[in-house]
Amino acid sequence: MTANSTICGAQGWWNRLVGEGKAIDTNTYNVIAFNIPGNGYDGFFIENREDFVPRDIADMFVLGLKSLGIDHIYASIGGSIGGILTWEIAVGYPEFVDVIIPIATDWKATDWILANTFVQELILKNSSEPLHDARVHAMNLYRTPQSYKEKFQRSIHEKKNMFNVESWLLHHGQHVEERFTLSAYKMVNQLVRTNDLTRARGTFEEVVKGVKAKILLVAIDSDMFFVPSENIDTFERLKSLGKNVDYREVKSQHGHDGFLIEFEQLEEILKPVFSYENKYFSEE
Ligand SMILES: N[C@@H](CCO)C(=O)O
Repeated sequence: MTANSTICGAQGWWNRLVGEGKAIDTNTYNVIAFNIPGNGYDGFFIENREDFVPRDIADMFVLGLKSLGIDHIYASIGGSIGGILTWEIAVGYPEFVDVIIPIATDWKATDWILANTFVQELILKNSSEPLHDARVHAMNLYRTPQSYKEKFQRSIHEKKNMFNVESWLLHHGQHVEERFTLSAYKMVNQLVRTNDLTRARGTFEEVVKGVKAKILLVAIDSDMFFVPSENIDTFERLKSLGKNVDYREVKSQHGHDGFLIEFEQLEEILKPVFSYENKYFSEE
């Protein structure tokens, strides 16, 4: 949600996965990542955010690639909101991509996602510290009761006279204010809330019929935001349509944020897909 296109380097989100000799080896592949327009990292903001849905962002990404002279990509990979965009690219541009790897994500906003992005909207609208407080609530969706228990053990921050879990949440609230803006946060909440691959297209089965890309679904077993059961359902529906699809589950106690933490398992899942000689999916 609040990530950006910085994949590698000092502030990189996926240093363990992308780079020379890594699972996505930059000696073999050119890796391109765009900021989501409106996320503010490049100083660009979108104020009429209600006019945008994830499909618009996917269109912009493809347009961006085409303007760089790229007419085809091997893989589209992304976690969370990034994964939403991989779905839109596969459906909107069937000839453009060979493999999509949506991680810890979904092709639609479930009622659970709608309920929580609604709470986010309320906080953003009503709080006197909207960005801070929305982030504090969102962190509870990105982690799990088990991860909190292991990390904090009901311990107390003596100086602040509060539970350490509370202090940690406040830290995340403050931290997001240093690197993200309210406008950008509202934009990404809008995109997650309006995620619907089937919008103005038909049923899921009709919509994915034309997908040519191979699909590797990756879920985090403890993800309480984009729950694995939805991805298992998607896997079964795609399988029954005869689609080239696979499903992998990362084991983690960290929940949704597992896609930014469980790099060893992600490496194992991704290595065969990006191994040059030994493609993960058998050629049809
Ligand atoms: N915690 C991460 C993941 C949300 O999908 C973020 O804020 O970007």
